[in-house]
Amino acid sequence: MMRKKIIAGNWKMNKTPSEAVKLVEELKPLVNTTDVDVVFCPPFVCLPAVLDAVKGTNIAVGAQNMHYEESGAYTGEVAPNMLVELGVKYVIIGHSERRAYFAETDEIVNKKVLKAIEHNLIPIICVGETLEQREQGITVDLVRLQTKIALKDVPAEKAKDVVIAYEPIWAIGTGKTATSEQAEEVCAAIRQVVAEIYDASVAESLRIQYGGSVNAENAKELFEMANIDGGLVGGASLKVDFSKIVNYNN
Ligand SMILES: O=C[C@H](O)COP(=O)(O)O
Repeated sequence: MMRKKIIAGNWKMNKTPSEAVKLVEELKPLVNTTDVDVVFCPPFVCLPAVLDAVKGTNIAVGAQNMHYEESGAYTGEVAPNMLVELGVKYVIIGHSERRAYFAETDEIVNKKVLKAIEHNLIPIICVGETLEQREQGITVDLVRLQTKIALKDVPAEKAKDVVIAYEPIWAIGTGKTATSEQAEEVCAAIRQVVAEIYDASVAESLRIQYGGSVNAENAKELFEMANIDGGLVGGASLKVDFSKIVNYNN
């Protein structure tokens, strides 16, 4: 089965709304393709401007986070229906920076995943190990656990559309990419655990991205691996070079 690649730019806490529009206008003609799914994930305040700027293209927009409650006294948070009303299609959940700096646990990740799915938002669930954990030899055990908890109570027909991003923390923003073999090994292990939770058909449909210092030079080798269905790109998604990552195959 051929899964369509999905290449998402996680802009993190970068770009004001006007800067965001400028970047979209530069990238738009270069990444407006149907060969792969392209997603821009700007900061919350840039979402309306970015959604407006990508209108009429094949580019989708994602948020970088959301709360798991519908509404209420959660100062500073954003609810799922707020994203839906804007036209957001994807939401990154459980990024390692959220886990590290904002105390997101696997249980919180699971609540957010369930809530995103309830609102027909496609979650991009981030999993991955620290350098210490890799050196301890527990990478596969850890990502299996993170994946299992994140997908708890997600029905099979919904799990098919979920995206999982494997991001080794030691490779994020460090310029130190996992080798394609290292990335493939873990992505294959994630697909295996999805097959164990559900069945082979869910495992074959669900897309698994690699993230961590993806750039125009290493994208092709990574994305050609059997179990890597695209990338979640940080730093390199803020530059016009992102188009080279999207067009890695041309
Ligand atoms: O979500 C994206 C990742 O954290 C990767 O970031 P990076 O490409 O800057 O290493």
